[in-house]
Amino acid sequence: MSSQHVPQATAERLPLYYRTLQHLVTIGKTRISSSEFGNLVQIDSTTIRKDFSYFGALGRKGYGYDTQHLMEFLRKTLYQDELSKVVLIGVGHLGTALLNHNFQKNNNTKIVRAYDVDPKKIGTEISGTEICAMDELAGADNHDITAAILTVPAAHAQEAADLALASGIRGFLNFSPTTLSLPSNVYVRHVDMTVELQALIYFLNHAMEQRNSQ
Ligand SMILES: NC(=O)c1ccc[n+]([C@@H]2O[C@H](COP(=O)([O-])OP(=O)(O)OC[C@H]3O[C@@H](n4cnc5c(N)ncnc54)[C@H](O)[C@@H]3O)[C@@H](O)[C@H]2O)c1
Repeated sequence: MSSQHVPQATAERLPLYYRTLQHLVTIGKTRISSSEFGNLVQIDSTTIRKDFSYFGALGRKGYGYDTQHLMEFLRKTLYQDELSKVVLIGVGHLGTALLNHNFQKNNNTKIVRAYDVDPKKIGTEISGTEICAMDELAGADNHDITAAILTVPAAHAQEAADLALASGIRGFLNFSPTTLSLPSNVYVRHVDMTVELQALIYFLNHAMEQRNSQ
C-alpha cells in the first residue's frame, strides 16, 4: 500500500471496491463517477472520494474513475497479483464448506493444507486439499503461508493458534467465537455471523424507528 497512512476503515472497504470494479470491467463499463459507484457499493460518494484520495489522484474531476485503471491499482494495493497461500485448522462443518469453496472465484488465494485432530479425517482429502495431523503443524515450515483460518471449537482456538504461530504463521482469520491472546506483531480478524446479524437487525429497527418518528 501507499506510504501515506491509510485508516483501517478505508483499508477494510478496499476489497469491496475491488470486487465491484472487477464486475464493472467484466460488463464493459469503462468509467464511473463516485456517486454512481457509491450507489453500487452503498457507501456515500464523499467517503469514496476520501478513501481514494489516500492513494493520490486516482480520478479526474468531471470524468470520474477509469474502472480498468482503478481495478489494477487496487489489485496491486491488495496484493492480489500474488498468490496468497493459507492453511485451515479444524475440518468440521464450517471448515469442510470452506475447503469445498476454496476461493474458487479468486485465483489469488488458496487453502493449501488443512489440519485436524480427528484420526478419521487425517490423511484424507477434501476438494484436493490434504488433511494433516495437528501434530505436524508445529514442525511444518509455514513461512510461505500468509494466514491460518481457524474453524475449531472455541475451547481449542488458542492452542491451535499457538501451534500455527510456532510454525511461522502471522495472520489469522478466526471463526471461533473467542478472543485470542497473540503477540502484537500478529494480525487477527474475527468473523462472526451472529455479530453481523445483530448489527443488521439493529440497523433495520433503527431505520424503521427513524422513519416512524418523521
Ligand atoms: N464465525 C461464524 O460466523 C461461525 C459460524 C459457524 C461456526 N462457527 C464456529 O466455527 C467453529 C467450527 O464450527 P463447526 O460447526 O465446523 O464445528 P465442528 O465441530 O463441526 O468442527 C470442528 C472441527 O475442529 C476439529 N478440532 C477440534 N479440536 C481441534 C484442535 N485442537 N486442532 C485442530 N482441529 C481440532 C474437530 O475434529 C472438528 O473436525 C466453532 O468454533 C464454531 O463456533 C463460527
